[in-house]
Amino acid sequence: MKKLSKPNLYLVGFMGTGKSTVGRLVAQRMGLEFIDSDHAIEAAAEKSISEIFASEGEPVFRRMEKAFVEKGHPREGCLISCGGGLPVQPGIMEILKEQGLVFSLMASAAGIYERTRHTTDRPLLQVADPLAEIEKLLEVREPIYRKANCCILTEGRTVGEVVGHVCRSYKLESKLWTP
Ligand SMILES: Nc1ncnc2c1ncn2[C@@H]1O[C@H](COP(=O)(O)OP(=O)(O)O)[C@@H](O)[C@H]1O
Ligand SMILES: O=C(O)C1=C[C@@H](OP(=O)(O)O)[C@@H](O)[C@H](O)C1
Ligand SMILES: [Mg+2]
Repeated sequence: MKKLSKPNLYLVGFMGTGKSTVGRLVAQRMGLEFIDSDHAIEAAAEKSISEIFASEGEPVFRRMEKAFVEKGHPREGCLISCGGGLPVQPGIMEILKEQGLVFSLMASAAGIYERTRHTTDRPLLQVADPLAEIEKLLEVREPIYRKANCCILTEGRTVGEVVGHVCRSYKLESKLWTP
């Protein structure tokens, strides 16, 4: 089988673990094209994520994410920062792992709450008790995030440290990875 020199790298993990921030910097450093699934969906729909949730509902957004995975991005040379719920739909994690390397960024519920509490652009966290919502969702999602090729703890580490860790792991894992 043909070996890809730069397999896609999918960053997954809960909201606020740093996928978008870290992903952009890793892509620059590794010479990968940076794609954020949320930004790609917003551009295609010409609406923000919040508007899509409000006007069309979450199931429509999930279908947009599935379409993005199946035919909305190139098959090599990209770093894709995935929305937190993207790999949670049945079968999607398996597709991502067939298409490239999948790394999970991890953080505790309390850490996630601290990083997201001042923002309003994540509709799932616009609830009376966001910390309880984070804990509830994390319990369901964490086993899925753990199926990644590599899980990286982000808490107590600066963005720069996480970027360095992701780059080192990508260099190592991409040597071993075959499609
Ligand atoms: N390792 C880190 N330490 C402290 N803050 C971080 C870290 N990684 C990300 N952040 C901050 O957390 C917030 C959410 O990051 P973001 O990249 O949007 O996460 P995601 O895309 O996973 O939802 C941003 O304000 C970002 O600067
Ligand atoms: O976890 C989720 O279900 C979501 C995560 C968000 O992306 P980030 O993980 O980049 O915040 C965005 O896709 C949407 O608000 C839903
Ligand atoms: Mg993001």
